Amino acid sequence: MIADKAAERGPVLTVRDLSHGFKGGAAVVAIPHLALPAGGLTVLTGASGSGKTTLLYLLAGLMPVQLGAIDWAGTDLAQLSERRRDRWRRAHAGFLFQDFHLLPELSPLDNVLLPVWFTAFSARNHRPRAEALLADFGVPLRKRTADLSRGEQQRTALARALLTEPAVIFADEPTASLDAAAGQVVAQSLRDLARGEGRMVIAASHDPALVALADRRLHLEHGKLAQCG
Ligand SMILES: Nc1ncnc2c1ncn2[C@@H]1O[C@H](COP(=O)(O)OP(=O)(O)OP(=O)(O)O)[C@@H](O)[C@H]1O
Repeated sequence: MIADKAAERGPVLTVRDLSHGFKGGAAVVAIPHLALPAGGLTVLTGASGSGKTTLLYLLAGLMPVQLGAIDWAGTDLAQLSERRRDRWRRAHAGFLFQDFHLLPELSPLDNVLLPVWFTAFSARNHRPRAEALLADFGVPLRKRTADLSRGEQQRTALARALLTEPAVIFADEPTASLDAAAGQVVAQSLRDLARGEGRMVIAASHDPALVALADRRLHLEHGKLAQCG
């Protein structure tokens, strides 16, 4: 696994009086207090509809905070405009989704480089790291992404998430569309990132294999934290 120092600056998360509902309805997430140290694999568990994805998206700055504070090392996402939240995400966060969010006609290498095509640094500057990450995850660089196995596709997405060396990886059901063996590889990779590289990984998951590897488990019931451990 590629070691680097960026993750050592990982933010510390403090949530206060967080409440979130949809369309004026009752709160689907209500968390008076939560504090997480930098680093480690945290898995959000809970029944379907318990609020895992909503909480994950709020923590990641993908949704605006309606009430309360989500403080990442002194930056409260609730106080940021949408533009500044976007900037915070680009600087600190990487993402992994259940259905990969890759462009099937592109090569894995181009998928990994896609997020930086339009930034100040050209894709050329990121290319060596993109190639190293894909090699590290055992993904061929230049096949059509559509022709990769699902496990290889998720590992491509993981390489993309890591390209800009984010301190935090947010993963929404990252193993749910993989078979057990491929899921285990992705789960182990996430744990390695959190332990070996000191990144913080926060994943919403039903997968017992991923839950078993967690450093911390946060169990949600009807949007409330029922258990932390
Ligand atoms: N955009 C939305 N509009 C209205 N209600 C929503 C929206 N997104 C989520 N909800 C509701 O909020 C609640 C929590 O949903 P959420 O997706 O966070 O749960 P979850 O624990 O991730 O579920 P699953 O395991 O099925 O993905 C559910 O009752 C859901 O129907």
